[in-house]
Amino acid sequence: MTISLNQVGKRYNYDWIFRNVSLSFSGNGHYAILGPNGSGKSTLLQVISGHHQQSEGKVLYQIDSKSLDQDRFFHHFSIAAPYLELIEEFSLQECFDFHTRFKSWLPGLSSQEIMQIVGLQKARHKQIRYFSSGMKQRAKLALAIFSDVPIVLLDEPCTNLDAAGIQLYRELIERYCKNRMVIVSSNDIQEYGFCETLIEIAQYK
Ligand SMILES: Nc1ncnc2c1ncn2[C@@H]1O[C@H](COP(=O)(O)OP(=O)(O)OP(=O)(O)O)[C@@H](O)[C@H]1O
Repeated sequence: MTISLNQVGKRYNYDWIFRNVSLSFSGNGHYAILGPNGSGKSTLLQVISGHHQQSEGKVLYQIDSKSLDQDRFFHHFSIAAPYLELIEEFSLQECFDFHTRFKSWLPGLSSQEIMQIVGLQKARHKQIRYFSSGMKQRAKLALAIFSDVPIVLLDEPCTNLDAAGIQLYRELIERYCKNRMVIVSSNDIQEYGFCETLIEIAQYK
């Protein structure tokens, strides 16, 4: 699968956040979008995912050289981001059950095994609203990383994680994301150290 950005720009009111972004993301590449706070990393990730519409330029999605409509792209990616909230009224089990109505888990894995891997098995019947911020982040990462999709988008993936959580994140990336495209928006090396392509958003001002 390939995502191509052609002269893409995004403006809020009169402020251009970035302009003239021409980039291609393909195959099993691991990409990091880097820059300081407020530089536009999350905005670019949201333009790539289709959550936000670009103000100029084109975003094209292709599978085997065939174009894919933007409104079909959501079948092909999963995302974990601070602005995408979990449904607080659900228990973790209900959250996973709901998620799997839209996306299946990676082959050979069950909800119970995934809860175990991310250390949330004891919280299975607890409502998400009573989760700590680190527990919520583990749940978000589980939903993104264990979904059976070719593209994983991660915005500040280690937010609220303790040292053990960060280690878990690294292990999950190493074990489950090697053969998939990953795009990480981050300013923390612990989050993007595995990426071979680094994109500085500041060069698109
Ligand atoms: N809906 C919006 N309306 C107006 N301005 C916005 C909106 N969303 C984001 N911005 C502005 O766009 C700029 C880029 O924000 P963005 O969240 O993409 O930055 P970031 O690099 O991800 O920052 P951080 O590292 O703090 O997460 C900021 O100046 C922000 O205020």
